[in-house]
Amino acid sequence: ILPILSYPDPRLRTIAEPVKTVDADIKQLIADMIETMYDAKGIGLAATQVDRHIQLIVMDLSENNDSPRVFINPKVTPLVEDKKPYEEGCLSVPDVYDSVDRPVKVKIEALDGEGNAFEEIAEGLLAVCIQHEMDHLNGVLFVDYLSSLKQSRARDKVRKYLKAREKRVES
Ligand SMILES: O=C(O)C[C@@H](Cc1ccccc1)[C@H](O)SCc1ccccc1
Ligand SMILES: [Zn+2]
Repeated sequence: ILPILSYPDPRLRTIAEPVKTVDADIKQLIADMIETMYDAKGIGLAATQVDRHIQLIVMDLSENNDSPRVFINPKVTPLVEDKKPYEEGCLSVPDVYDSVDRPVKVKIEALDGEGNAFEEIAEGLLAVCIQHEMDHLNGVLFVDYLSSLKQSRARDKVRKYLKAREKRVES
């Protein structure tokens, strides 16, 4: 299980580098990120969130959390102007949920966990999640789209959440 960085940690603002070769180290990181994502009850996780600044995303949108997906050096292109709001959360901004508008249909070009290139048209939750994760690789958090009042409330909520969690661990 890898530690997940919490907002407003500046390391979350790092721009991720492309992955050169899908070697054993990358494959180990992929396995660790998938384990970390399941442990944190997330459906997506970007390498940035575990302080590894490479273009790598893991995701599992399945019911029984048994079909993890890997996106390496992903490129996401909106296919329509139409945007829809979705109540987003983020493992790096615990206990904060708010509505974000994003393009409803995108094209994803990436390498899979074996380093093979693939292309996919995404709509629905996959489109929302891949855009949320892509933002992480570009140092962007979903709270950046909210008003400054909501951003300061988010900082307070995360601070309180982390303090309470520290107490739980002590007890
Ligand atoms: O990147 C993350 O922090 C994991 C995100 C992925 C996500 C964000 C917004 C919308 C969809 C996915 C979430 O924390 S995973 C938790 C979650 C689960 C179901 C629906 C929304 C969020
Ligand atoms: Zn997130």
